[in-house]
Amino acid sequence: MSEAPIPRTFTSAGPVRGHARVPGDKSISHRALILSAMAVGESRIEGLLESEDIIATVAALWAMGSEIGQDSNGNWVVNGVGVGGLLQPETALDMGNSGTSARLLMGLAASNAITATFIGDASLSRRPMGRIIEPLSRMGASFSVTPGERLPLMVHGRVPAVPIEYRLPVASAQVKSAIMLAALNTPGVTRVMEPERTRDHSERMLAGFGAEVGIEEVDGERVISVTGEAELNPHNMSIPGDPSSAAFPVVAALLVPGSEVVIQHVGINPTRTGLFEVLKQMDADITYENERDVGGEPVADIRVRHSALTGIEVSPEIAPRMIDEFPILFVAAALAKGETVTTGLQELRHKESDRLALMAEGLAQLGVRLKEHPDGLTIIGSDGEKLKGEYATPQIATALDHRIAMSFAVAGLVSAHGVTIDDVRPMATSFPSFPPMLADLGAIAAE
Ligand SMILES: O=C(O)C1=C[C@@H](OP(=O)(O)O)[C@@H](O)[C@H](O)C1
Ligand SMILES: C=C(OP(=O)(O)O)C(=O)O
Repeated sequence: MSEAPIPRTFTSAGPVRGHARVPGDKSISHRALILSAMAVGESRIEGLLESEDIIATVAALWAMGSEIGQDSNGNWVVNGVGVGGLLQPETALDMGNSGTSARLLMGLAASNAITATFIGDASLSRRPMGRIIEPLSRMGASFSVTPGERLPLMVHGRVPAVPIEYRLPVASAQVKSAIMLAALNTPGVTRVMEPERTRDHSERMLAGFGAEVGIEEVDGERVISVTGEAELNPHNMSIPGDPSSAAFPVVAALLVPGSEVVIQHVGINPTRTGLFEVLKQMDADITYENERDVGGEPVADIRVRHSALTGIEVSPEIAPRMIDEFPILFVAAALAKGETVTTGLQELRHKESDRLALMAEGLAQLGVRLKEHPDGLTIIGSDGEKLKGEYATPQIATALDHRIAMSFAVAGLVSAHGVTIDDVRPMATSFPSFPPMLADLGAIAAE
């Protein structure tokens, strides 16, 4: 990231129209790199997300012995070290802003004969790591930690690690995946019980690499078992577009009158499509076209037309399937007719920022009537009226959070005088091409 914040004002230039692609899925990109690093031999990845979070994973895997580069077509090529083959990194692993890199790579390191130091930016250094330290300690890894169980921290891997049975106390795909990755080099069978279903990309991809992964439904919860010591076969992959990134042009098209867009080649894994389901309940015109399978993940082109939305009560059960999409849902709710109520969202306070607090603060600046609760927001929509706060062009604090920045960029398209984001740099975390894509669709003027 460049040194100084880069503010920018987002104002509507017209309806959102045309066809677009969003970059590769962030969750799948991390996993494709990590599992390729655990295979001996060459894996090729097409459509990898090229963003700051993914580069943090690339750099850490490189520091632990994998060779990673790009071929002449821009595909990424990984020569892995094999399960258990991580090399001792010589310097601290800088995870930047990326919780997924930090937590998944701690899992990987936990069952290797290395000691790895993890550092991150100011946002990541505030996020809780106890949820990872606890199960990985049970597997035999040990940790040197700063008070409060935050980064920086040091993982001392254990070989052989001990298989565990672990029921997730928070619905977290990162915790689940960290344990599954530690299990790869752990003799015996490790089991993770998941009371609430979270994204299942690790399960799907591990099976594709030839690992022994079992998935059972027992008393209403999923039980995932991984048999170590696994041997992974190198593998070529194609990564679908990220539904969490598609969420922004989708909501932009719903809110700006006269819009119609098709976002092509988007992952529609049911563990990720909660936002689209909730928007449909709010009367959004969203359809999936050309549904197909890409490397074990369902994919579609998503057609969206401008729609008059209606507020609803969002079921808390759906939260894990749209956990990163609440900021942009709140923007949609701000334009809906009537009240939208969300609950069960305590986890949003532990993301790149406290997403409940920042969205409440920013939307209130735009004149949106809302209440902030410990576990959610209640928003009274404007029924399609443009947003208008006390100040002509409000300045929104984005606090190193890409999803806050992109949500308020979309809010700018439906605000009477536009919205100024204090810093657009965080968009590079997951979606570096977001402003040019909005310009290509006619939503904003080109810079
Ligand atoms: O496993 C993953 O790739 C992710 C899981 C989620 O985090 P939690 O596991 O903390 O819910 C999500 O918020 C994050 O963007 C990506
Ligand atoms: C929470 C997110 O990512 P991470 O946890 O990887 O930082 C996100 O992308 O919204």
